[in-house]
Amino acid sequence: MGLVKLLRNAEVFSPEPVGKKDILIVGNQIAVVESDIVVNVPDLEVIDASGLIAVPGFIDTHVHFLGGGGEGGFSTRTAELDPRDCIVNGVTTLVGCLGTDGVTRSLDSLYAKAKALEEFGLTTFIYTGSYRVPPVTFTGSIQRDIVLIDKVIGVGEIAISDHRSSQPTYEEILRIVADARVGGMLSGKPGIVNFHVGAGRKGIEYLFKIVEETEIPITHLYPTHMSRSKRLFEEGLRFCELGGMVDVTALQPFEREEDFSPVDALIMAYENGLIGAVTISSDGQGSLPVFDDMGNMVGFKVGSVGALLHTVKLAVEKGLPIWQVLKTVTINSAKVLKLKRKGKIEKGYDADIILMEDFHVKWVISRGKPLMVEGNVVEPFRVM
Ligand SMILES: CC(C)C[C@H](NC(=O)C[C@H](N)C(=O)O)C(=O)O
Ligand SMILES: [Zn+2]
Ligand SMILES: [Zn+2]
Repeated sequence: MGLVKLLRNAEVFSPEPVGKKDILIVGNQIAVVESDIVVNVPDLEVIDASGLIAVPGFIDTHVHFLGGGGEGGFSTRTAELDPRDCIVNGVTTLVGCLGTDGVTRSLDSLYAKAKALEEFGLTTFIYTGSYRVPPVTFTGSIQRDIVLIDKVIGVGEIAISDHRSSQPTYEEILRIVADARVGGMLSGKPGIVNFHVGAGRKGIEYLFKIVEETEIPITHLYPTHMSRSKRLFEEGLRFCELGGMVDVTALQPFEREEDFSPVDALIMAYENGLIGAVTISSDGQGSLPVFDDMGNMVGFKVGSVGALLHTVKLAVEKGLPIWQVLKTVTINSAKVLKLKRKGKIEKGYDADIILMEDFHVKWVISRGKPLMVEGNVVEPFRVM
């Protein structure tokens, strides 16, 4: 596998459309994006991308690496993530979290799984904590976790406005955000708090209060599941107008579009000129439980990282410009995570590139390494 690769004649979305270009990859970086690149080095690997579009590798900011669930008892715990599911769906960067179950799912295992996904060739980060407040931590302190553990980039998913939350007070939430901010400053990380926003009436009221009453920049507040209802998403757009960013959970490949779907949310954001402030994440391997009005779980499905590609495809089919939709899983996500070299097909960026045709992924290159070649996942270890 050569150090220098040349993708020929792809229709490039960087995610802005830049037309038919060659892409020169040197090591794990993109070196040149130009027409008709001429390069002669020994063992140059040329990949013919004619007829394919090239888009930046997808960034999924909320994935249950270990699985999650449990809201209906032990047998409803969900399975852990298979990295092949990321590759076939073009996800090359992902952030792991714990969820409702912060008892039988441990941060140690989350860290180990994040390292395993890296060994498979993906780029991973994790949130410390889980739904509960005070959050579970590695070291007993949010700041120490963020400063001392390389993969920890923030805290999440902290549940608010949900019958499964720990009913945290405003002060408890404020302290978590303050600690995440300073931990991020000390370590050059985003120091964000990924909030699980439930269906509760108070929505993201706490987040608006923090913005109004404190000096903490809005960029540390990153609420997810914001397309859970139209009302909540409209609240989310108000949050974006203040300079915030919100995350919507993708439509799972098995889900029907309900009365308000993530695609409706993307259309509403686009029409309000705010699609640059919205990301999509998959909630992959998390449980998607349904409760009766007594709060008993009556059924659940399991999220899939493939929901990102599925939702992008649906939004484009609904008429949104492809590059506007691509922003929500590339540069917008990189902005939230403060990943300076991710999310674009441009010189100096990590060579995370998907080649696809009609949203069928054909090639996946992650930090310059092919993880999928002509539709086939490259297995790093021979499974005997
Ligand atoms: C957005 C909706 C549909 C799904 C959402 N999933 C989680 O929060 C993850 C889950 N609880 C787990 O820990 O595995 C939910 O339950 O509200
Ligand atoms: Zn959640
Ligand atoms: Zn989740």
